[in-house]
Formats: sequence, C-alpha cells, structure tokens
Amino acid sequence: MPKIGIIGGSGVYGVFEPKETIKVHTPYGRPSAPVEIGEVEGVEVAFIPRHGKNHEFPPHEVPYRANIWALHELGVERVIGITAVGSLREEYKPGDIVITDQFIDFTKKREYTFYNGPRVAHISMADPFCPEMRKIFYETAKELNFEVHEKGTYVCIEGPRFSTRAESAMFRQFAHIIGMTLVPEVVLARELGMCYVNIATITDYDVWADKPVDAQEVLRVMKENNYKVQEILKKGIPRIPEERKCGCADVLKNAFV
Ligand SMILES: CSC[C@H]1O[C@H](OP(=O)(O)O)[C@H](O)[C@@H]1O
Ligand SMILES: Nc1ncnc2[nH]cnc12
Repeated sequence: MPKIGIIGGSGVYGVFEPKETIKVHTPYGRPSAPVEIGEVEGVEVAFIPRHGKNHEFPPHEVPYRANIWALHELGVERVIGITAVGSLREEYKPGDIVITDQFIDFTKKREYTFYNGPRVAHISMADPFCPEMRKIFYETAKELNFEVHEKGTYVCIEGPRFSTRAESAMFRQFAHIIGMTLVPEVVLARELGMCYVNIATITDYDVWADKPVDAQEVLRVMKENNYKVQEILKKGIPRIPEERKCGCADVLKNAFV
C-alpha cells in the first residue's frame, strides 16, 4: 500500500513508469484519472494527474474530493501537490520553486468539504501544510542548488480565467504566488488527517508586469523546469520518514461538534 501520493499539476502528467493502474470509484465519483502506482527510488508511490491524463479538467471542475478520497482509500497518508503558479513579487522569479506555507482562498464555488452533515467538523487551517515534508523538500531543493523560497502565501483564484490587472494589484498586497488549484485540495487532505505539502514552480509574473500571462507560457515554462520537480521528488521522497511525527493527523482530535 503506498503511503505517499503525488498529485501532478499543469505539465506534470506522470512521474514514474507505473507498475499498476487502479480504477477507483469513490462516493464523490471518479478521480481525474486512474491512480498509477509505481516507485520513486524504491519507495512505493501513488500518482494522479490533477487535470486528467490529457488535461481535460479545468481547475474549477477538478474532482478534488474524489482525488483525495481515492488516495486515502489506497492507504496514502502524505500528499505531495505539484503546482504551476504565477509570481506576485519581483523576487519570486519564473523557474523558482516555492514551498508554500500559507494560502488565501479566493475561489467561489467548489466542493470544499467531506463533512456536509450530519457529521459536522471544523478543521483548523492555521498551519495548512505538513511541517515535516516542508522541511524535507525545502532542504532537498536547496541541496540541488535550485532557487527555492522557504515560504510563500498562495492566493487561490476560481479561474479558469486569469486575473485582471486590478485583481493582481490587490493580490500583490498580501500574497506571493497565485494559482487556481490549491483550494480545496489541501483542505480536503487535512479533513482526512493526511499530510499535504505544496511544491510550486513559478511560471510567470501574472498580469502586473509588462506582458500578461497566458496558458501557453505556463506550460512552456513548466516544461523547461519539470526536471527540477522530478529531481526534488527523487531525492526528497526517500527522506520522508515511515512514521509521521508531524501532528497533521491530530487536527481531527478537536474538530468534531
Ligand atoms: C495551464 S495555465 C493555468 C493552470 O495552471 C495551474 O495548474 P496547476 O495548479 O494544476 O499546476 C493553475 O492553477 C491553473 O489550473
Ligand atoms: N498567473 C497565474 N494565475 C493563476 N494561475 C496560474 N498558474 C500559473 N500561473 C498562474
């Protein structure tokens, strides 16, 4: 049973040669694609491409609940979310990696929870990301000599459109990076007591710099930097301890009404 799951974002539709592909049915429908099981440097890992194998799910239609449920059902305890993001700051440059530490939710109409009643839960989201995995992946990226930011606030917009210049100027006041998929993915993982880490690759300067971002730019820059994500995963995954000492599962202790 894989204890580690990877959700690949734009430009990341596979990370290993799968030994097995499992079609999982969940109470929330099917995941974005059958779950691939394989190995990263000898560690068993599950993989789902967030937008589907052929990028057929836009960010507001990704079956987030089915993806997280499927990984949980397969025994995954730790989720690594790979994302492409825009930069809202000069010093966060295209090609840099960010190990996100906070998010701000500007999405509008998604399925945000597994607890729609009669079971009611209010999960703490003060520190949304797994401290153990954040440390491992930051140190790994640093050792690999990649430009990496230890922290960054990710503002998640509804999409699928990009922001206006006015929106981007507002987001720049309080966030470092911008994307369309972190919420509700991280929230749902925490609702099931799973660890979640976000490894974000910066692909553009959104729309506040001279040339406004477009989708082709995101995919091109992601392709150019894909090797960084692969190397970080290869070197970082074997460093993840078997037993969790991070306390991510403890958020469930006092969450239920
Ligand atoms: C392809 S451009 C916009 C698209 O890219 C990002 O996807 P992901 O977070 O899955 O890497 C962004 O959030 C949008 O969904
Ligand atoms: N500028 C941007 N806005 C929203 N999502 C993105 N994904 C990559 N770049 C983005």
